[in-house]
Amino acid sequence: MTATTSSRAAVPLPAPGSATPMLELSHLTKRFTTKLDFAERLAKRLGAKVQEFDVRAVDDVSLAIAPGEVVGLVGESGCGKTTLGRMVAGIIPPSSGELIYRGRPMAALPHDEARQATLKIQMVFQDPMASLNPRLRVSEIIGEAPRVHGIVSRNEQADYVASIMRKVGLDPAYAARFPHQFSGGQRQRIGIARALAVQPDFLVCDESVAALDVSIQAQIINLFMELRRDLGLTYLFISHDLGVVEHIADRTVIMYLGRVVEVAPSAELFTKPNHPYSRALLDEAPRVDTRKRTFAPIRGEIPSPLDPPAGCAFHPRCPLALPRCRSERPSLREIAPGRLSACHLNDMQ
Ligand SMILES: Nc1ncnc2c1ncn2[C@@H]1O[C@H](COP(=O)(O)OP(=O)(O)OP(=O)(O)O)[C@@H](O)[C@H]1O
Repeated sequence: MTATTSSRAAVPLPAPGSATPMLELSHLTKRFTTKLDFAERLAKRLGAKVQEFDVRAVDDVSLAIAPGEVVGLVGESGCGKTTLGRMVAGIIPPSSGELIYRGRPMAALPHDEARQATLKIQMVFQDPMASLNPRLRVSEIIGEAPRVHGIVSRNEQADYVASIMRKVGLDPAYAARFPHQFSGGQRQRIGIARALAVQPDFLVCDESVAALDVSIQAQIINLFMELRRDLGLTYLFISHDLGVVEHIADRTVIMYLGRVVEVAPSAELFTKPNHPYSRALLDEAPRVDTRKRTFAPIRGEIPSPLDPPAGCAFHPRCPLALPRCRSERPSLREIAPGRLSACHLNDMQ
C-alpha cells in the first residue's frame, strides 16, 4: 500500500511484503452530542430548549497496521486517543468510517464471523481496579469469556486459566482470590490475562501502564513485548509517556484535536519530528525524574473541540503559522517514504 497526497489516504504500512494489514482504520469519525452543564441549567431555569453541541472527538482517521506492529498513539489530553482506541476495540461504534480486519470490513461480516473478529481485538485499560469486577474471583474474571465464547469447556476452564495466569507471570495458586488481594502491577497482569483468554491477535492498550510505579511499568512493558514475541500480537499503544512510546513503538501517530497530524517510524519521529505540534510535544519539559520524558507545556490552550479553529487546528498555538494556516486545513500527506505530516510548511520546502 502506498500513501497518496490525499487527506483521505490510509497511512502506509512500514513493512514491505506485509500484503494484508492486520487492521485498517478507514476514515473513522466519532461525533458525540453533548450539552454544556451551565447552559443546560440555565435553559432549564428559563424553561427553554436545552441546546446540544456536536463534539467531533475523532475526525477522519485512517491508518493501516501491519501484523506484529506496535503503533504508539500520542497527543494531549482530549485529542481523541481513548475514543479512537474504543472504536478500534469495538466498544463504541464509529459515527462514520469503518474498520477492516485482515482485509475484510467488520461491518459486512456475517454475525458469527463479526463476533470472532471482535474477540480478536481486545483492550487493556489504564485502571485495572476499575476495569475488574471486584466481586469476581480471578478464575472467573479470566475464565468466563473463553467459556461463554466456546473457547474452553467448563471442565477445561481451570487448567486454561492456570495456563494464562502463568503466561502473564501470575501464580495459578492465587486463582481463587479477588482483585483487591493483589498489588497494582498484579492487577494489571490480571487485566492482560483477561484480554489474552479470548485469544486475541490485537491489543489496544489505553494508558495501560500510566497508573503504575516506574519499576512496575517496566515489568508490564516487558510482558507486552514478550507476548508480542511469543504470540505474535499487534498493538495500538496509547500513552502520555513519550519515553514509553519511543521505547516500544515501531511507528508513532501524533493526534491533535481529533485528527492525525503526523505518522512516522518512531526512531525518525523522536529524532526529527516534522509537524510543529510534534516538535512542541517533544521539546522536553523540565522534570524532576530525568528518566521520564513527558509533554512540554505548549503555548496557549488546546482549543475546544466544540468550536475547533478554522484551517489548521494547531495554528493559534503554532509559532510558524502562515496566513493560509488560518483558513486552509492541511491534508495529511507523504513527506518522505513512510512519513506523513499535515502541515503547509512542507509545501515550502
Ligand atoms: N461520551 C462522550 N460524550 C461527549 N463527549 C465526549 C465523550 N467521550 C469523549 N468526549 C469528548 O471527546 C474528546 C476526546 O476525548 P478522549 O477521551 O477520546 O480524549 P483523550 O485524548 O483520550 O484524552 P485523555 O488523554 O484525557 O484520556 C474530548 O473533548 C471529550 O470531552
